[in-house]
Amino acid sequence: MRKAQYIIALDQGTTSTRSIIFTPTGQALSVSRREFPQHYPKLGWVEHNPEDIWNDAIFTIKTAISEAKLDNKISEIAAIGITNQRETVVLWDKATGKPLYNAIVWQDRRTSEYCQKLKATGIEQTIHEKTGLLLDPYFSATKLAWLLDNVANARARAERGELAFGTIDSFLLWRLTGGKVHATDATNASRTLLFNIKTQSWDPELLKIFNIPESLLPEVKDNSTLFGTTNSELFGHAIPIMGMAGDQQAALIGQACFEQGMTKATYGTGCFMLLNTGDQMVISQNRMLTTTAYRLNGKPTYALEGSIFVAGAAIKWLRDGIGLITHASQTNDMATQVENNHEVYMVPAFVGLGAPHWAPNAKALITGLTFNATAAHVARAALESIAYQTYDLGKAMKKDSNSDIMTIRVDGGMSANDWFCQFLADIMNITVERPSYIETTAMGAAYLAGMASGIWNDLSDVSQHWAQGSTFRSNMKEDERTKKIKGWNFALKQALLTDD
Ligand SMILES: Nc1ncnc2c1ncn2[C@@H]1O[C@H](COP(=O)(O)OP(=O)(O)O)[C@@H](O)[C@H]1O
Ligand SMILES: O=P(O)(O)OC[C@H](O)CO
Repeated sequence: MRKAQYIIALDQGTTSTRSIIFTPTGQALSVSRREFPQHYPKLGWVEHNPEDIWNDAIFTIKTAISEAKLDNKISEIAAIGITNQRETVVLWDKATGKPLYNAIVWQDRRTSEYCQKLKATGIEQTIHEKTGLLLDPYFSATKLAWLLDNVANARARAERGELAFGTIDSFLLWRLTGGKVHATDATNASRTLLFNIKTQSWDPELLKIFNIPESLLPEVKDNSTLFGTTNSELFGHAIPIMGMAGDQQAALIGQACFEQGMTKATYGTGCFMLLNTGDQMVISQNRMLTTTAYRLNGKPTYALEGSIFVAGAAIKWLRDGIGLITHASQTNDMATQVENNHEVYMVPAFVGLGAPHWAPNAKALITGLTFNATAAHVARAALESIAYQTYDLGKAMKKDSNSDIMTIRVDGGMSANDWFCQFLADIMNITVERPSYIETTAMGAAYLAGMASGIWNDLSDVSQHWAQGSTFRSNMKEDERTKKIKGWNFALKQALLTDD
């Protein structure tokens, strides 16, 4: 029998789920991807059906196994690594494994009034110091509180110990292990507002603030360790689950940003920029987040994070919302076609604005329209807006970390857009590095599982697999950059006025 050598990375994102099988040299053997429905039951509400997520996880894993021709060689799969959209909340019945309600997605704003009320009590500073986060509906705690207070009998049942709470990683782990393991990892726990990132444990004071019964919570584990074993009926053979991390932290790992100061930005549905701060827990003075980057052998490494809620989603809106394009990649040529932005700016506050503004009720807008504006200008404005938002994050992080960001490693669907990458380098006046393989989130999950199962030794071993693809260097004159940023700030100010 051949040695177990392959790793399955299960990447459960906001709009799609993919499974990728990796070889010990970090090559992808097969990929299976499925998009799933988004539900918007009310203005500002965003939900997923957890059964869709579960079915797609199983479907993509099985398809990836088949395409890699491993159906009869399941024992050659050494481990599964899970990575996931963070903060999204599932509450389920421990006896049946059935969710009580749809998953409330990280983009959902239904608890913004609750957050405002809590802010008025003056508690935000305490929360910020313990969790590194801010009081915003983005994070899990207020969503979980909403479920407990709005789903019939949920609170009483939670208090009787009948229910389990988890982010998507936990829910998938519970299902994959046949209801045997209720656990999460330190990075996902760090996004709940209930986890103290200094002590690396659930915090009783935070549980009290948000009125969350402790019995609901999963055990918090390191990122690279044995989480459990799949129910053998699922894939015909039990496979150990040996890695787990939130998708943005997994991308940091997949990008091999292991040294202090190394920075990555992932452009998927949103954009999340993380700067590795090593063992320093830098508490931001500029509305950035502090988060656990990874925890290995009990030792946490921290990161500063800037979270932009809408990046690729703005391009998806051009396609699905207003039918301006039929493929996301068209925006590349459209932006190239026009000489400049004609003063057209988009502020993509479709679900409010995240860092550094934290304006949950702000609305998106397009400014500067004249009869000279064309579809290409609007497409270009959408791409530009993501670069300006990244510029704002970079400025804040520079102040917090007291260091210059000279290079950013990019990944995610939108990083395939060359025009965007060049504009990002120009506006930020930095070097943008795109790896040859941009599925770094899945790669990160594979590394975590592979380190625990002995395929790779440690971080320096996995960093050998990072390979440079394209490099984009700044090529814009300072006065042009200044003028564009001024135009962006003007548009941004108008969007912030809508945050009522
Ligand atoms: N060539 C492109 N140019 C601009 N945006 C793109 C391009 N290709 C994909 N996208 C955008 O990237 C997003 C998909 O990226 P992905 O990393 O798969 O997202 P997620 O993991 O959040 O589901 C979509 O929102 C899509 O609009
Ligand atoms: O699914 P993505 O790639 O848009 O990532 C979502 C983030 O984890 C939300 O914090």
